[in-house]
Amino acid sequence: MDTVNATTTTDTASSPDAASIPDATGAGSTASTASPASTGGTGSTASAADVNGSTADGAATGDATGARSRIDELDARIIALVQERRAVSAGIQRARIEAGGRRVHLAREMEILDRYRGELGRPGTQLAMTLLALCRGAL
Ligand SMILES: O=C(O)C(=O)C[C@]1(C(=O)O)C=C[C@@H](O)C=C1
Repeated sequence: MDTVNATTTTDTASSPDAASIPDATGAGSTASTASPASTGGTGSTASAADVNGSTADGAATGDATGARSRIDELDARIIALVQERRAVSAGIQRARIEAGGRRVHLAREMEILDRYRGELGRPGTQLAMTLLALCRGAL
């Protein structure tokens, strides 16, 4: 119960825990939607007991099982959306190349990076770069 300590100041990006995850949107981010109690917008009932429901070796206890099933469902949808995005992107790229243009449209990519950063903070930029690499290949 005391493992979630609001005074935790360690800023290690490599080992996010329940206390550090809301701050992961970047330095000075004012992301106001990160309240743990409000993140289950589609009916999720994840509670402190859920997110802390693991043993020292990382095995889930009963309380976390439902929330993890929900995460698995969300991940499956995210993956499907990435695949759909890649197919749409491929169509745009193909048309541009057939019209004599280039595969990459840098100005458009800047818009996408800005959007992800605006919504998700600095890690959003990394996510957008990964998405673009998946959709148009490495630069
Ligand atoms: O929007 C475009 O023009 C695209 O080609 C799509 C897309 C993307 O996946 O978002 C892919 C490559 C471009 O460099 C920019 C954006």
